[in-house]
Amino acid sequence: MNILTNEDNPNTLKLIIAAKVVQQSVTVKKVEPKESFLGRLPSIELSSGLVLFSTNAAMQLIIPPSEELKIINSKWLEWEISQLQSAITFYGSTGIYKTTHKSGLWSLLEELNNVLKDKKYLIKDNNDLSLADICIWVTLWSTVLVTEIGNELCREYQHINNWISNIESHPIIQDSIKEYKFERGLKAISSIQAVSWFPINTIQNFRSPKSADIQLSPTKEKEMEAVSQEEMHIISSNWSSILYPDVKNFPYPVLPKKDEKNVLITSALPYVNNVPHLGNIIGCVLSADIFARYCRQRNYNTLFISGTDEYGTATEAKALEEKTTPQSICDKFFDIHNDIYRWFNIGFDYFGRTTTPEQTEIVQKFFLRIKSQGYILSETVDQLLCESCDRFLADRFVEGTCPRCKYEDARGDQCDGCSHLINATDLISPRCKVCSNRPIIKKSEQFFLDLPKLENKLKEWLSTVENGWSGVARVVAKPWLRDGLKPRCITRDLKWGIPVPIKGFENKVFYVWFDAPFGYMSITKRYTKEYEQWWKPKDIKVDLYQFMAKDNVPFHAIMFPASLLAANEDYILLKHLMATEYLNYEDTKFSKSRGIGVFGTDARDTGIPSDVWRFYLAYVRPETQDSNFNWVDLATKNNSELLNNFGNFVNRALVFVERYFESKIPPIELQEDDLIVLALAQRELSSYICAMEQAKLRDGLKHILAISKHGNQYMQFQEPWVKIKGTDNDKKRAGTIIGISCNMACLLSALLAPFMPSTARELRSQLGLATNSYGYIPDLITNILPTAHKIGKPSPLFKKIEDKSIETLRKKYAGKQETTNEHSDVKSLDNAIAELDTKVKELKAKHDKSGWQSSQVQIFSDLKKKLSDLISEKNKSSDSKNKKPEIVLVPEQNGDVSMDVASLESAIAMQGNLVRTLKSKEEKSVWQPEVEKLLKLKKQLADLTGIAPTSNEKKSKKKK
Ligand SMILES: Nc1ncnc2c1ncn2[C@@H]1O[C@H](COP(=O)(O)OC(=O)[C@@H](N)CCS)[C@@H](O)[C@H]1O
Repeated sequence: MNILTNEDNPNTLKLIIAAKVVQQSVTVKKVEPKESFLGRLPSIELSSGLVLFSTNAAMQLIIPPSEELKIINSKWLEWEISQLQSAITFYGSTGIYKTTHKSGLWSLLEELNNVLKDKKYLIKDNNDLSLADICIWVTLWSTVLVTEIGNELCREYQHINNWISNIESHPIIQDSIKEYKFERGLKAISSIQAVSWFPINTIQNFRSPKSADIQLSPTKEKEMEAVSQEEMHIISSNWSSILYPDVKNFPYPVLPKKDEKNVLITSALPYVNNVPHLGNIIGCVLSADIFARYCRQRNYNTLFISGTDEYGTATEAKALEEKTTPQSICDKFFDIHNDIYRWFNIGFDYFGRTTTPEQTEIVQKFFLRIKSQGYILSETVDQLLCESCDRFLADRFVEGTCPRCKYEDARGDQCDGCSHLINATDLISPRCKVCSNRPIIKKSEQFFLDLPKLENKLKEWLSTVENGWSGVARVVAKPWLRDGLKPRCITRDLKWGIPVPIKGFENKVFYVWFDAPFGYMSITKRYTKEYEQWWKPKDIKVDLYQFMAKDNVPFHAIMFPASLLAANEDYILLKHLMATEYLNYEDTKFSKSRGIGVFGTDARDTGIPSDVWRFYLAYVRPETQDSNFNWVDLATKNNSELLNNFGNFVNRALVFVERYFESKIPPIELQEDDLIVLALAQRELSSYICAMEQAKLRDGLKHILAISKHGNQYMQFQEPWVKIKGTDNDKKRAGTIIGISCNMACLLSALLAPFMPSTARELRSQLGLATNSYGYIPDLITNILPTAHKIGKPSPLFKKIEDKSIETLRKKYAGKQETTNEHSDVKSLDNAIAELDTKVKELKAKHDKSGWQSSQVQIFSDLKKKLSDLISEKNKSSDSKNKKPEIVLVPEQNGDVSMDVASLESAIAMQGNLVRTLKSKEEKSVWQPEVEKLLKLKKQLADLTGIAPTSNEKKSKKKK
């Protein structure tokens, strides 16, 4: 492991200790902060090549805590980084702490002291150093313990004192201290400050009597530069002179207007073959909604539309699975999607669907126009036709033997045995996945979009817009043009879709990815007959923003713009392609059939408010790389950022007004301290707007939290609760502090509204504001709440999420639920396997190898019987509607227990069934491991019999 660090940084000591715990060697290189990535240090390069900038995240990777201790460790690490380090750096830069008023630091230490009572280590069940022990110990030992308050701390907090000495004597700690020498105390504190990313104590830095001792690095010094006279001047001159505008009313239908900012926002249209999961939600509708809400609060003319994507083989396959018609699948899932998005508070102007007459009309019209402009080619292609089903087979509906590796269950487009791409017509012994009959090859003429002919136009257009795209969108789109475009087939011999309006092509439909993007227009047309004002504006500027995840980029960056360019009718092309990477679920992929992940309806059932889901999904929005949904993190962010940071600040301010000022905003007389906190908030506000204008939603949210953090520190430092009991002047001062804080809370309510609309509405009601508006998002901070404005009734905005409930939810959605029929068979099979294990162990204890090996045949045939009983029972009991892929566990092979030929053959047959079933319903990541198991079993059989896999497979089939 390689660590890069600045001088005297205690966080580096944590990493060195962690490396010693897992016996890994480290090299430490000292660098200047300016040489680091974004000024953050230490960074650590793990042996896997991964580089991390968060020390505590790295610690958890180096020493992964056991499953049971994960939550408690995580909680302490969050406490250490966001509260303890913050309070220590505050102390470091101000030199101020107060035992009498329980300063932030002192109350944190008291909390720690209570927990450490009668404990050798922080986490009771850990009999050795835990991650939490290491991190908290390093921070205290390296910083405040050797400052002037160190002795007082040890005297007052005996349990902390004992614990510090105990940990210090640990051999690993001793070794590490010897290896990494640095100056403890104020130097260490300023070293953390110089390279940390969160806003710490900028208010006091330049004012602290001790700050002269603290040498900040040049980079950080600039970043955390003291508020300038000019910044303060701007605040004071704007404070009472700028009017705070109202948010406009947008009457129906919202239409673009000349000389105004007009923003057309689309979210990708989700398929109707499933309930959307959290990834789908943040990937398209939620991101678009946050952005649309932001735009409306900036008084932009905003139209936000979306809907369901209802054509295509995904719908047909689902209909076959549910033994119903594609249209009834669309109707059923349209309602499900609609309900889910309503619960998530997605504020579409219109949520439509693609199976409408408007869609058919628009798609056919565009096709004819593109054809008339000479951009449509036709070509004859070989296709598989299933005569018994009377349908041409889309790739999803055909399987056969791979012409290359002879793997029997190759798909129509790719072989999972050798991974090579194949043409469905090249499959040996192809079979229809619906009826298993052999399809025939039939020639069929199809239409192609002539992309090569459009390449130059596309390149020219792209160069004018791509700067406004998200990084992911640019990265995905670029190679398409770089590698040269090929004609793209846009019609299919299917029944479910929009008919091709050309004689001789009546039985063909448009490929779903040709028709879907026109859905944006047709859905707008359902919203207003004037839809062309948005899509084909005359003398009006409309900016089109499109939200989706990376897999949708080629269709929006290349295929759809190419169609519009070909039509050459002045329809607008997208300006901002806001694509994300993928959200994963607890380090794995979402899978409906395995019960892994949280799907729209599950989120509602958890009892966690939709606003908290919105907040967390925005917090982990995969803007630059795939990100992860994590239950513990959700609880931690709720408890630390929403409850302790944001909620605490606004509640303290409001309760204070209620208690001491008869619920009326007191007069405000701005002093330097107030100008400073407002100037710091102004910086965050400007950064918020800059981020939100580019739809960098995650960053936008962090700037909101930074404002409330500044607010909390301001209150903590100003102590209005002390001043209110002092002289008349002190009381006035308390009034100003609270007036400023309430104004900041009011600003925060507007900034938070795009992310958490219900919470923002509640906060605005507590602030005594009308709740028919979320508040204008201003460029500049002004006095929004005037003196004597009456507030409403304050109450806490957020609830703590307890560890216990989060653990229950984590288990519930981890894929092994036992609550549904779908999983009861897994449980029974698990029991059967466990039974087998016990039998084998018993036999091994009683007999020598020859003895227990001879018994295994009986054991396996018992197990086989149990498995097939379970399967047939399940097949009998499950009605067609609820039919889910059968889950069959084939016994894992190991050195001790090997199977005989009959058992292997039977296992192969079962595994083959499993693979086939999974492949018809699941994504590759789900069935690929099962394919590998199948291949392994086949190889074992071949090794045992000396017969090559293919001929043996035939033999085993004949036997059946
Ligand atoms: N794991 C994911 N994380 C983020 N976004 C994701 C993830 N998986 C998919 N998506 C995005 O969700 C929407 C909807 O996807 P769906 O497969 O239902 O629909 C389509 O892709 C098309 N019907 C879109 C036609 S315009 C999508 O943006 C995915 O990229």
